Amino acid sequence: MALAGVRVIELAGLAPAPFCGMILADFGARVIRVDRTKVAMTVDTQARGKQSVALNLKNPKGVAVLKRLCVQSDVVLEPYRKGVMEKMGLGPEDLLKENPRLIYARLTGYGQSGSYAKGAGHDINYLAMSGLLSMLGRSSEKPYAPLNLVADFAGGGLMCAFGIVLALLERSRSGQGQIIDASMVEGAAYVGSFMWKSRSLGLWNRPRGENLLDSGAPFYDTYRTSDGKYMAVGAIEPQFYQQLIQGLGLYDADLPAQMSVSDWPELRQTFTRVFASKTQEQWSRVFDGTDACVTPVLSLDEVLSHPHNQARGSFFKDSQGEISPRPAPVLSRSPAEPCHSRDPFIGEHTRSVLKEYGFKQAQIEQLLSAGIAECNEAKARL
Ligand SMILES: C[C@H](CCC[C@H](C)C(=O)SCCNC(=O)CCNC(=O)[C@H](O)C(C)(C)COP(=O)(O)OP(=O)(O)OC[C@H]1O[C@@H](n2cnc3c(N)ncnc32)[C@H](O)[C@@H]1OP(=O)(O)O)[C@H]1CC[C@H]2[C@@H]3[C@H](O)C[C@@H]4C[C@H](O)CC[C@]4(C)[C@H]3C[C@H](O)[C@]12C
Repeated sequence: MALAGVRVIELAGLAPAPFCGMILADFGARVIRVDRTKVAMTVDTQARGKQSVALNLKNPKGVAVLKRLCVQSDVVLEPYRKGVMEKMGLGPEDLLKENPRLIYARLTGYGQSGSYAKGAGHDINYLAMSGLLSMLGRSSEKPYAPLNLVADFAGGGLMCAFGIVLALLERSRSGQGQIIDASMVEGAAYVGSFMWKSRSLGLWNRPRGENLLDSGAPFYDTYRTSDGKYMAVGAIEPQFYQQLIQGLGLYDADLPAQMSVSDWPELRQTFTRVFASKTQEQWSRVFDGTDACVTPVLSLDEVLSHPHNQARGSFFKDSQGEISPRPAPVLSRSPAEPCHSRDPFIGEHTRSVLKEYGFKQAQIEQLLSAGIAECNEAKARL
């Protein structure tokens, strides 16, 4: 796999850093998540392929263990508020001094500088600060965050993984590590570069929800079918729009022009009425194999059995029967091989990892009996 041999220490976080670690693990990195001790259950649902070491970082000896893990690794990924790592003596200066090849990835909401740097926040706040949230939502309605996809995952976890891969690539030339300041505000904004750079085309001149691609246009929207499901329509170009009209059994001559914005409400009413006359399956049969750009809106459970996804193996079931997307993109020679077994229990690998990182058996037992480290191998065997 592409990242085979790369060792990552991931400090347990909420959602973006776990996703970043999972991407790295899927593509072959060895990812060791450092969890808190005395925690019954992990909230990391993005733990595929990771190992877990439980350490009490409120104890200086726990911090020393973590330091030893970091200086023998390629990447450390930290998801804390600005200043937390420095307070523990694990700031980039300290760690890079001991391991100049270390890639020190800091995944935060607002970045390491600026007046918001130390503030708490979540996806919706970062999305708001990126400017993008102001553009999301239906006409005459308030801004609407599309789950926590844009800032946490696209602008956060994924961008941070991209930064880590870039830094690894650069290190192969320079031999040096570096610090990655991954701000979710900036990551989200960067993912949304198109919104700024396409303003010159007039794409966003109208209020929120009344433009071509923000559900303003009737040919770029979703429609309810007679069985209560939905179809997605993205027939922008005239030649594809023609196929949409044809599939719906409508006649161009009876309809206003596609790009007549003032007629969009009337056109939407027509499409709504027609789509409500057949089931999702019936509409899929009409549009499959055409270029009308019309697809069923599938649920998370339905994706696995759709023939197209099935043919590509786009989703898979792990050993627990849980459906997940296959890691993307697909590399021809060294594709990702996602782990199919269950996620680690907190501290499941404490003993084995510490041993591997050069701790003597007696040292490990001391750390465990003092509660500085915790091992849950037994739970894993049950
Ligand atoms: C699924 C839910 C997650 C939703 C994601 C949400 C929408 C997001 O947007 S995530 C993005 C959040 N932002 C960031 O990550 C930006 C960077 N980080 C931060 O800004 C901050 O970390 C923070 C604001 C996120 C949190 O601040 P906080 O003050 O708590 O922490 P920090 O200042 O960073 O300091 C960390 C301190 O911790 C100490 N530490 C760290 N490691 C250790 C260790 N190993 N040992 C000891 N101490 C350690 C460190 O030293 C710092 O200490 P100091 O403060 O003293 O310096 C899920 C969100 C909530 C979940 C639910 C909830 O947990 C309740 C249930 C729990 C149950 O188990 C499962 C069900 C739950 C309902 C659970 C369900 C889901 O998982 C959630 C809903």
